Amino acid sequence: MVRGLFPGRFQPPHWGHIYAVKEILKEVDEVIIAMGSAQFNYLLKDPFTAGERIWMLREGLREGGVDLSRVVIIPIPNVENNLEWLGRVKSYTPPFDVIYTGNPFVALLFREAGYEVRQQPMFQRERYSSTRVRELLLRGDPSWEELVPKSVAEIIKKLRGAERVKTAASGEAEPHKW
Ligand SMILES: Nc1ncnc2c1ncn2[C@@H]1O[C@H](COP(=O)(O)OP(=O)(O)OP(=O)(O)O)[C@@H](O)[C@H]1O
Ligand SMILES: NC(=O)c1ccc[n+]([C@@H]2O[C@H](COP(=O)(O)O)[C@@H](O)[C@H]2O)c1
Repeated sequence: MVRGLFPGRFQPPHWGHIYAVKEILKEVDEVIIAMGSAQFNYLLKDPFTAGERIWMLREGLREGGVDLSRVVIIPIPNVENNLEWLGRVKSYTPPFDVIYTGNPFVALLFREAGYEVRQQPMFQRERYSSTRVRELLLRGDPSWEELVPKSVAEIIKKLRGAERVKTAASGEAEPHKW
């Protein structure tokens, strides 16, 4: 049994993520998705809760034809000390053999801890990024819907994602206000 770790915030999941998971599953038996920044929500960079992101990602993967029995999603809160975060990831996840990431900092942390690090292939990165989805939601541009699976778009609408991003941008939901 070969397991690959795939960390990310998935704020929100888009077609690039679904493509990446499908590519990773060509190389490993199971993919462990470490859902990072799990404690953040209702913020401009992190509008959705970890639970909402797990819901969206599962629906998006299912829609993309991924066998969910080969996917484990584990939410992991951030911590100030990066090496403690690494220990936290290891203790919250089943053992994994290789890590897939496009984030050079995450790659460095795991490489220095002795893990094999691979870069999953990118799917039209300029088009498919969560930052772009959030920017379009903020602008009220409906073309964000083309970047995510239909099932994810339905959930974002149900959660009033555009309103959430706009309110976060106004600063009303920032932690210092509370
Ligand atoms: N278009 C894409 N194709 C393949 N992999 C992608 C794509 N976009 C992001 N990824 C990868 O998915 C993982 C999780 O990324 P993340 O959740 O930060 O998405 P993102 O689109 O980069 O988000 P943000 O724009 O908010 O930083 C990272 O390893 C990243 O490299
Ligand atoms: N010290 C920490 O808590 C720490 C360090 C590195 C990455 N992370 C998290 O791991 C995830 C990495 O995802 P990205 O590759 O999408 O940036 C993010 O949620 C990031 O915040 C956390």
